[in-house]
Amino acid sequence: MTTSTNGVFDRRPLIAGNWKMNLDHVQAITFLQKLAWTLDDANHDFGRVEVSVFPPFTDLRGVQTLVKGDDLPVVYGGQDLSPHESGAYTGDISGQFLKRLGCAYVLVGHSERRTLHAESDELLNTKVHAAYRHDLVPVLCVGEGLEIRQAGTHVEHTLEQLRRGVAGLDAGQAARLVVAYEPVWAIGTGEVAGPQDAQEMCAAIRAELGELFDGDTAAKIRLLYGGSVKAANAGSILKERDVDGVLVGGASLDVSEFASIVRFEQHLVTG
Ligand SMILES: O=C[C@H](O)COP(=O)(O)O
Repeated sequence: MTTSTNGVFDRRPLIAGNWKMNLDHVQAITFLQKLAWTLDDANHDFGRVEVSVFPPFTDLRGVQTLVKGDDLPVVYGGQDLSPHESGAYTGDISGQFLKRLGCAYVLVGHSERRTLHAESDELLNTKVHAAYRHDLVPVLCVGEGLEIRQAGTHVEHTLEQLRRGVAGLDAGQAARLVVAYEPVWAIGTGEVAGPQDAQEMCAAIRAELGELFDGDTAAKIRLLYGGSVKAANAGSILKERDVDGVLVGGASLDVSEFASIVRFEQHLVTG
């Protein structure tokens, strides 16, 4: 089964918008209302293609109130979490807090956390486990920098991040996992890994997950691509067999652009 020719997906596609440090708690409400109206007007089938946003922590209470109050079919998550439950960890946010705010997902190991906050694979593995303790689905981000890509060792580098990130999970946990492949050289740069590059890495990730767990489990795990995704390229990336969604940064801050990515099936070549 492929995603390109018959509109049937092996896994439910997930279109995720990572707002990073953009949109304050007032802007978040306006943005989300507009997004929901736009998708409603377009008769978007949320059951078919899942839509998630990752707002800053300070927006989450407002987002929760809006989503609950207006019964919006959008899900949301935190951009990071602490590996700890509570205590003297100034500035950190626990998985318990995120769960109580209605989060379904949490990003773990986004490249900006890995590089700007020196987060190691070992730390990220403890965050993955913390997410499961609070019934949050981790979106584990992996991917190589430019030098590694140019050296041709990007697959092994990314698989090593994956192995360390998922260490100690059981198959039941792994089946719910989401992995986002984000080549660092393509983030916020306008450079996009080609659909074949995204497929090559996602296929390698799925094969590795099959080795680490089992084939049935690996077949359930959703793999996203992230890095300069826009409406104009989302369709071609999402045609690839092992790409189950996209993690969108800059383009997720524009309602019509993000809604158009969510409606990527409109851009798929069928037949
Ligand atoms: O989390 C999203 C990624 O960092 C991609 O960001 P971007 O779409 O602005 O390149």
